[in-house]
Amino acid sequence: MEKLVLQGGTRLAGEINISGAKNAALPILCASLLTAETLTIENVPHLNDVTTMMSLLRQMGVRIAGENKRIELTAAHLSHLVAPYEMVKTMRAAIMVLGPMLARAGTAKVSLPGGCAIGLRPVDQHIKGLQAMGAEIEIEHGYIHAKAKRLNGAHIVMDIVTVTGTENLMMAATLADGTTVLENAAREPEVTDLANCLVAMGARIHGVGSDIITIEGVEALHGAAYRVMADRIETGTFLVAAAASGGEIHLKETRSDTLDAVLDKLMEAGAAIEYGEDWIHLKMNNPLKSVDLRTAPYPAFPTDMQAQFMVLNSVATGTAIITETIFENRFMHVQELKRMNADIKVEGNTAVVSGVARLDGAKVMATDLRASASLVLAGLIAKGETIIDRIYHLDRGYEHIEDKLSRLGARIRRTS
Ligand SMILES: CC(=O)N[C@H]1[C@@H](OP(=O)(O)OP(=O)(O)OC[C@H]2O[C@@H](n3ccc(=O)[nH]c3=O)[C@H](O)[C@@H]2O)O[C@H](CO)[C@@H](O)[C@@H]1O
Ligand SMILES: C=C(OP(=O)(O)O)C(=O)O
Repeated sequence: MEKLVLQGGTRLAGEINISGAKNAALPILCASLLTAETLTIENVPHLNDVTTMMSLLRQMGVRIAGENKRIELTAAHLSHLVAPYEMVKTMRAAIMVLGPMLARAGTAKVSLPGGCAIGLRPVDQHIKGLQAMGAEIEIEHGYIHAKAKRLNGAHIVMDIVTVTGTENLMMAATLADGTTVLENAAREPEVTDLANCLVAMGARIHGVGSDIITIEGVEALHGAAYRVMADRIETGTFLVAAAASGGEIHLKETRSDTLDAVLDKLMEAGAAIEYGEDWIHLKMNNPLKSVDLRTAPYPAFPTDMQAQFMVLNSVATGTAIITETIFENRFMHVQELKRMNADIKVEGNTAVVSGVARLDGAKVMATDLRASASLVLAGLIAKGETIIDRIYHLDRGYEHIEDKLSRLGARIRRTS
């Protein structure tokens, strides 16, 4: 199994490009199921999740061509309308084929995702929404079996804010008979990116970026070309890496307007930040100060940045309180960070992080995607060598992470 080996203590400095967003690329790939024409997607990141999604779509009959970061998907004839357990278990985002498949083909069989390291993550809101649109759904042998002649528009009030739930229902509603209103919808920028792609394909969507999204169903969608937005979580991860190492970093091909809560916290921690339309520059002039934070749906602080800020707080002056409100088990990195000398106490969904003078390198194990990122950041600033095991989690969501970090001066290499 591959591992990452880091020698800590380098101040990160330099310039890198940010990749396309995993969490926007995945639903946009699924949107290809909604039309018989070709959907061309640009700025697609090279990630294991993207490869898994493409294999799944190919298996359903989608023809995929293209190279580098530009992919053409044509779902002229859908053949095998099944998302098998083997694929859903490695990538929960596979649940997002359900809505489009059902809307376009009238039938779908998708494995129920199991619980995962960060929490139970049920999909009841996806199912409830599709049922409200007239789908007949049965759960049998771990699979969701869904059927509908044509979905109907419906007024759906979601019990909780769910990102992929909103995306699944929004995609399904584009081809429904009548108007669908999604209340308590997720406002994450990736939902907006998907909506913009769907609009380019001929969908009629209003209220994008608000918590009430209205979709007027149309008979058919058409092909389009769409560029995936920059990854705000990758952006945030590199900014925290630079800040925690006392460095200076210039990020290109990214957007600051999707990261307000994260940038505010970095400035509170002592970073000087400047930004333009497609770049962000961070310089650490001051000593690192600890920052309290509470994760919540967008535009509040993202849960996908919580683990990285845990590392920043581990070596900052003061004590920080971190509250995780989205996932019930997203402190798996704490145990590993403690092995590196971090002083963290967890009670329920709150972690109290007292800054220490330095982290020590150690052998640690990655448990999920952002926990893995936090261990990389910890290894970069720790004294001595850190070896991170189970890094396949990292490859789900960070494109060429060791190359990018090396370009910034980090001493990092992959071994098997
Ligand atoms: C591929 C993708 O975009 N993944 C992101 C997406 O995940 P994902 O869309 O899976 O996360 P959700 O927004 O759905 O989850 C939010 C909360 O709602 C709960 N829930 C969700 C659906 C449902 O039907 N019932 C239910 O109870 C979940 O267990 C969780 O506690 O948003 C998360 C929250 O910003 C991010 O951490 C993930 O990176
Ligand atoms: C939790 C994440 O992803 P996923 O929803 O794909 O598991 C993430 O990107 O941090």
